[in-house]
Amino acid sequence: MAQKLVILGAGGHGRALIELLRDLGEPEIAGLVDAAPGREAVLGVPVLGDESVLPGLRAAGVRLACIALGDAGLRLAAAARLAALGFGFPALVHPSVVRARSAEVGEGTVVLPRAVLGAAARIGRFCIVNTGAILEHDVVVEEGAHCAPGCVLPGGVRVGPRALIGAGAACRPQVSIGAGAVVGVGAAVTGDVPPGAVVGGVPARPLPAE
Ligand SMILES: CC(=O)SCCNC(=O)CCNC(=O)[C@H](O)C(C)(C)COP(=O)(O)OP(=O)(O)OC[C@H]1O[C@@H](n2cnc3c(N)ncnc32)[C@H](O)[C@@H]1OP(=O)(O)O
Repeated sequence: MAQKLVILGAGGHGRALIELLRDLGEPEIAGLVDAAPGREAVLGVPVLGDESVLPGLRAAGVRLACIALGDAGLRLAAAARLAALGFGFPALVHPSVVRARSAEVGEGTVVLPRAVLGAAARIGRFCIVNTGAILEHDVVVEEGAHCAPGCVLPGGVRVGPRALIGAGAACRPQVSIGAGAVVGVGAAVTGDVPPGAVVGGVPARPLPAE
């Protein structure tokens, strides 16, 4: 019998994951769960309710989940709640991804169309490798981090837990991006970025705080 999977989060990332799962062909999508009221379906997939429906889904034999929340903290917290209910989290890698045989992808991580995972790249749990991102050989991405569309991480770059590499940003080889740091859209990172820092520009510099 086909495995069934529930998607938590009916927003833009949820729509991206519906498309990814349809391209993969499995597991079958049981439905979406979202706290926001008012939607019956997204791209033809039923919105089943908020998280209160999850124990019933689990009892009905839905064993798998993916967390479609862009915010890393919310994504990891939701993963812990669903793990406590007994859900498992497959790694979802789009068929168009160019993945070295030696590249590792952790549970609950999603890799969107046309991304590239180089030799010995290691992507941790509950990460997002977004459309067209290039993660070269020996790149390490830690739990909950997000590599946004079109970013370029050359050999040996390390991305700390929950960090965000913005769309189209690029890094010098071997640099480290600290935990929870944000690299802005289009940045060129030439040196290590401290934990929690927000940087942008070419070359990347700390951005003014709000
Ligand atoms: C499929 C998907 O959609 S995945 C989505 C992935 N998401 C991304 O890639 C978004 C990444 N986020 C960014 O790049 C954001 O601009 C951030 C986080 C760097 C800054 O956002 P905010 O904190 O809201 O900053 P805000 O927009 O108020 O800008 C603050 C200052 O920084 C500047 N700034 C903002 N972003 C950048 C950037 N990427 N590069 C250079 N300067 C920037 C602004 O011009 C502004 O400068 P000013 O004060 O001189 O006018």
